[in-house]
Amino acid sequence: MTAPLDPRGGGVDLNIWLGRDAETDHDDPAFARLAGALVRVQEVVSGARPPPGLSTEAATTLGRVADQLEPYDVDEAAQVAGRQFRHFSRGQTLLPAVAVDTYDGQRVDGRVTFGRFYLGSNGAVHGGAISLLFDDLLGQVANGPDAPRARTAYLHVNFHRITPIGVELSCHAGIRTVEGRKVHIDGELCHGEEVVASAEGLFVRLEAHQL
Ligand SMILES: CCCCCCCCCCCC(=O)SCCNC(=O)CCNC(=O)[C@H](O)C(C)(C)COP(=O)(O)OP(=O)(O)OC[C@H]1O[C@@H](n2cnc3c(N)ncnc32)[C@H](O)[C@@H]1OP(=O)(O)O
Repeated sequence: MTAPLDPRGGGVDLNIWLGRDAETDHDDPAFARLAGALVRVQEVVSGARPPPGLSTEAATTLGRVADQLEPYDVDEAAQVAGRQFRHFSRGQTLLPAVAVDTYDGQRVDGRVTFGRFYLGSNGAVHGGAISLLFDDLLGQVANGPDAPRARTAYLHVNFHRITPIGVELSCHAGIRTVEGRKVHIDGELCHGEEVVASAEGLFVRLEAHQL
């Protein structure tokens, strides 16, 4: 395991716990910086109400950036987004960053803060963003070290309470059972002592022809 990379201090990204940061084929620190800048733009735009002139100017600037990047389109094998394993959320700008505190191969405990980008309404995190968090967190536990690759067959999410944005929450996932190719994993998202959402997922291990 390498040094903690959590910008808030403490904890590391689960990919680092899983040793994926040793996969350097697609390492691209400059791209990871670009992804981080985009995450910041997403966050700031979501919470901003700029004057129309500034919105127009910013839209033109962003359009220019997209025009610059578009010629560098590559296929999935060469793509670097989602493969920056030394960086939080691996350069996948949709994912909320999870700082992992403990992981033992069966269970993970970490922390996540959903910013304005993830607001549904009324101060609550969008339910789809919570499902995304669970799919990725439980999915990473299913795809642990030395385990065969697995895909989500189903993900059942319960929303028990409003999940607040801008607050550090704890998140947890653990393997309940493994039956042949089927891995059942449970997850919880907590605000303090209160469970605000929970999930139960079935991950099916892939056969050779499905990889
Ligand atoms: C880059 C590094 C980062 C890696 C880190 C990655 C972390 C992110 C992880 C995100 C994961 C995703 O979002 S994956 C993307 C979303 N998921 C998908 O696209 C999956 C689409 N579905 C499929 O591909 C398929 O349905 C599979 C692979 C899930 C299963 O198909 P299959 O392989 O043909 O298996 P099949 O025989 O049907 O089922 C095997 C057993 O599972 C049961 N089973 C299958 N589906 C279900 C179901 N929905 N509900 C109940 N049970 C089910 C069957 O009854 C059977 O039980 P029995 O008869 O044996 O008892």
